[in-house]
Amino acid sequence: MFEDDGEAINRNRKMENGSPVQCPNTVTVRRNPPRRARATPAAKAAESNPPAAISSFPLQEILAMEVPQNPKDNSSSSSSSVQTPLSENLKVYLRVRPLQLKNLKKSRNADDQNSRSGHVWPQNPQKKKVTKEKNVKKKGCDACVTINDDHSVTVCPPMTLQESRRSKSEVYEGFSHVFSTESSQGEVYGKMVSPLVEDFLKGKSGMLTALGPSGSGKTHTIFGSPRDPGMVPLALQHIFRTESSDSQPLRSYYLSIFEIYSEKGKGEKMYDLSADGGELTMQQYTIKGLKEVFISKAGEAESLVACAMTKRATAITNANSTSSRSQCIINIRRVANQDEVEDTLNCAVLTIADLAGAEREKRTGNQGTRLLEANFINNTSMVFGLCLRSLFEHQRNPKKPLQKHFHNSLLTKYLRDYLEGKKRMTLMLTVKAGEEDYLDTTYLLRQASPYMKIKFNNVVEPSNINKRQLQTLFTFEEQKRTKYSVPEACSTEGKGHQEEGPLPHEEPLVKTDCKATKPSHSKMAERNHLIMQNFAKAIWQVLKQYRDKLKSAENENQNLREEIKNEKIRYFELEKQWKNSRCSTCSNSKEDYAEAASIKVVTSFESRSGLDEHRFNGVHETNTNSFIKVKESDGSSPCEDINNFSEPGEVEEAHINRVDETTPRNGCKTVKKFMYEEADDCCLTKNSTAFGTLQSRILVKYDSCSSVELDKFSEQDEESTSPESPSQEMSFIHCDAHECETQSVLDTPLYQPTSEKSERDISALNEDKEFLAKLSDSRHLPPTEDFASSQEQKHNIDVHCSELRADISSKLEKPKRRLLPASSTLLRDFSNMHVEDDIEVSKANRNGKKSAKGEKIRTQGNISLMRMLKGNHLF
Ligand SMILES: Nc1ncnc2c1ncn2[C@@H]1O[C@H](COP(=O)(O)OP(=O)(O)OP(=O)(O)O)[C@@H](O)[C@H]1O
Repeated sequence: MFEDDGEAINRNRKMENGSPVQCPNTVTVRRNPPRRARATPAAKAAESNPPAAISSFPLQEILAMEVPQNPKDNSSSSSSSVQTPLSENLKVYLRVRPLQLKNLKKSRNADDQNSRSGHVWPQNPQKKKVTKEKNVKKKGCDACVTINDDHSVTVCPPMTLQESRRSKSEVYEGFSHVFSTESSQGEVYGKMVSPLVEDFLKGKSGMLTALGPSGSGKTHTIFGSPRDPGMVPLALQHIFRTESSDSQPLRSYYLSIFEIYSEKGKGEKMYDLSADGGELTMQQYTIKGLKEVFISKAGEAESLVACAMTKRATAITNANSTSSRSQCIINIRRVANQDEVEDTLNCAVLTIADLAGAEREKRTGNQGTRLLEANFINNTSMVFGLCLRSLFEHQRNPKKPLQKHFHNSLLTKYLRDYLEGKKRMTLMLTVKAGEEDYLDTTYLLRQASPYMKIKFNNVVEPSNINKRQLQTLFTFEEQKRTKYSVPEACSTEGKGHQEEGPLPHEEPLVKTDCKATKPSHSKMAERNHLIMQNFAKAIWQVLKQYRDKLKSAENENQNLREEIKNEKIRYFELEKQWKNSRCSTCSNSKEDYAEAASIKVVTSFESRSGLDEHRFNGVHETNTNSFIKVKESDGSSPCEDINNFSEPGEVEEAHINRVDETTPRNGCKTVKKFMYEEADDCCLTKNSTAFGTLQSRILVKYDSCSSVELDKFSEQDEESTSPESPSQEMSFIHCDAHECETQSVLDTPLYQPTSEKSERDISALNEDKEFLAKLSDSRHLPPTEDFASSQEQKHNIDVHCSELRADISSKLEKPKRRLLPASSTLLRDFSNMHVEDDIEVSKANRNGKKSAKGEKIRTQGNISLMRMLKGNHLF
């Protein structure tokens, strides 16, 4: 009994799952073994060259980007100031501290001795000469630093090091200016700080940093003393002197001062050194809670600084009786008033940093707390130097990334913009000229000499507002209100300040100053507009980068596609070669095909009784991915079975390649069944029309997997078949759906017999011939209703059978290596049935010629058969 469609589907599913079900009456036909899918070229490329990950959207960079200066401001500033170069080198000044008094006394004593000895007479002239040379050497070694000119110095090692030849004199040049020991504070200010202040007054930010070993005069230079004021007091005087010269004070100045200190090495802390200042915190490079004090007079500011210096951490060391233990930073911020329209965006900051000097343990004799402080000081100095060194190397070789050393200390975090070259900075190196300071001096000069080559390109001007400045600007108006209400101090940054009072726009401004009340939503809007404009530019740049990346990715994708295409072409060529090679070798050995996992063509004619059962499985070449099974149960007349094709075209649809062997079973009627392939994955069963004792079944089956099993005969079939009749089960057929190559059932031999099995194939073919002979004789059987209805087809098929027999005999004599599909053979045979002739005959009938009745019937059958073939797309 035939299995129903559900069973067939289940079977197909099982086969797809890799568990083919064996059917007793079928032979499993295995196609090519499943091959592991090769990695596509794209996958290979992806493995070999993983695409560069697209970096995330640099939001932080955009937020931190610098807003270009307003052209208005540029024009205004340029009109009022000297044009500054686009790029300028880091200015490095050197100040040599005078020798200490005891050293001076020593040298003076030596001179006195020499002079006194000069009065001794008589003297040995040779001895006098030697003494002179020694004195010269000694004199030279008292001051290890010799100033060559305004821009260079020579560092001479002390005698002990000279004699041991461990070091030589070194010349350091390229300084912006070298201040000798006699240089006064005013001179230093005039050459070093005054330009900075001038720029500051024009709205340009800048920073002055003092570097040098402990006791070298940094604090002295920066702050000075009441008698000898340093750079800060002089700068304040300069600023307010300039402001006072103007008819209308247009700007406001704020001063903030804080220190970074590590108490007992526990960690860096920031303290506000203003009057009521406390500990500060840093968030995202911004100091929170730092108070700015509005300053309107130089004296007021100087007193604030003096007060702050009293709060600064200092200690007595062997190197300095007033050694600074913290990094002190002073900010003087200049803010344009609202009436100064052109300078609206100007918000310059002058920063002066007095760093604690590096200390040598041997020199300072530090112990305990002092030693811990020294470690912090030295570490900060080292990080500061590393930042500048990294900036220098990055500028010299852009391929070298700019190392982010500034993360390693609070000081460098705060001065990040300066240490990354975004803001201008001026370095002041202070050294001591004593021979005992030779190591400290040479270390500093060696370290700082390359810094002179650091360039500041596109220096950020104060009008350029970045994220940090925006925070300050946001609180600017509030500071102004505070200024009028609390003139002494105001908080400038961050949350602390915002918590103290409402936002500027939340309440009316203080009434005391009309200018302060003007501010200015329009100006803020203008500022915001500029910021947004630059933000858009930054986004545009980022999008351009992404577009470039996308383009490159598309190109890569295109290349991979081409590779895939080439691979496919190569694959098809190889497949074609493989097919050809298989065709050529199929005649050699049947086992070869089995090993090649090709499709087996199995035909078995089985007797129902099993007494005369003979089963033969044949394997022949195939290039297809599917196969057709044909079950054939033949009754008394095989030819009737052929006529049982109830639907025209079924025979042609079954691309019968070969029936290897037929063996009728004893006592069973033969029922012919054809299982053939359709072009889809479904499993179809077509029952042909039964007539008489014969019954035909056509099972249309497509196997997408590697095996197909023969179907069982249904019980109904068994009942319909005669027990005496042999049952033939003929399986199976294979077709090539792609190449439309069909192989005739009787296209033989497929290969030269080289073994007993092959000979058995030949014998099977002979039996096929006999079977066809029976088919041809079947027309003599008494017709049934079905048979009568297909009378015309039977007649045609009879003719076809006879022609097939002749074809078989001819092909047996001339074995063909090329396999022809069954459908093509059938078509050829049908075309040989003179369809055109029939048409001509019908035409002739129109001309009055009579034709036989049988001829007329045959003509109609041929035409209908041709239509059937066309309808099944075999043409
Ligand atoms: N150019 C100078 N002329 C006269 N005295 C000076 C000069 N430079 C420094 N001194 C004196 O030297 C001493 C040490 O100077 P200063 O405290 O400025 O050193 P420093 O570099 O700040 O040391 P530290 O790093 O330990 O703080 C002070 O008493 C100061 O008066």
